[in-house]
Amino acid sequence: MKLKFTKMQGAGNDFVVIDAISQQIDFSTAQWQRLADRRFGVGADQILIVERPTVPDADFRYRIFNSDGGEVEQCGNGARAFARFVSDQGLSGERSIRVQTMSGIIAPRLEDDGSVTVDMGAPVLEPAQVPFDSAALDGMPEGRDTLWPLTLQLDGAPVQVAVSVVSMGNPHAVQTVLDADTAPVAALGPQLECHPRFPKRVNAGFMQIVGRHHIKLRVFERGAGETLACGTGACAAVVAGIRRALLDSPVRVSARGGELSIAWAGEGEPVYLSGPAVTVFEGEITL
Ligand SMILES: N[C@H](CCC[C@H](N)C(=O)O)C(=O)O
Repeated sequence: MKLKFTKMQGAGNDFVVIDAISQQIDFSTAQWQRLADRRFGVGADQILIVERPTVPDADFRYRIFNSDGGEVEQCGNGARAFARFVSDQGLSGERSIRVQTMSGIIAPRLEDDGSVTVDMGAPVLEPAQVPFDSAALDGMPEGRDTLWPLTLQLDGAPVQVAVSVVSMGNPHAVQTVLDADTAPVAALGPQLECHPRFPKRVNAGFMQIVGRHHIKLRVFERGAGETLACGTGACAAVVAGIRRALLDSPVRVSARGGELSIAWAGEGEPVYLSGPAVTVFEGEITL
């Protein structure tokens, strides 16, 4: 079938965005993988699908597929691209919309400066709901957040890392590192992503504290590998840093592909993610 798509990116996290309101979409996992493939398809970290909502208090439904073809609960950078897309395509004339996702309603808003701010909802902090299996593990209490010790392999030797676990609808394991640029993301990321204590796998964040209002962050994403930016990863890292009394809201997040801004007023409160949303090109592909 011929498929119209729009290629977009937010801080270098890139997407294929598809209007599934005017196009009938029913793809297999293999077809999602091919669409996301950077040689045999268009190429993207995630595929974002725009649909009519199936719940009364939303304007649109937003579905997300990682480049490994798996459907997931949330994508923060994608939410900004989604809002830009529905506005540019004339699907909505509103600056603020309510969007149904697998993990609840989020609310993106188009800003005057061209950026997009998203109410991502409140983080989930109970380990079992992330989900993370903490049984038989003694967390290392530190400040107001527990750090969980996990033993991984680095250069053929065991190494212990301490992670905070946070869900933004999707699961995150965040560790602090002295230098994000030299952190062993390629070596530890895949081990964390598929660690047995994460029943739904996990996005692995590597956070360098630059100041109380600034971090550098790299994320090895579940189902996509390291991306140039991860919006929910930025939310999870800032939540973990604030809970550990290392950060104060708002926090500037320097990712490899660009800058994000996160604000959070504390437990039970929503996390606000702000950043760019850019259209790269439009196209058509036969799948
Ligand atoms: N890889 C993520 C989904 C995309 C998240 C990321 N691209 C973002 O901007 O939040 C997961 O499997 O939970």
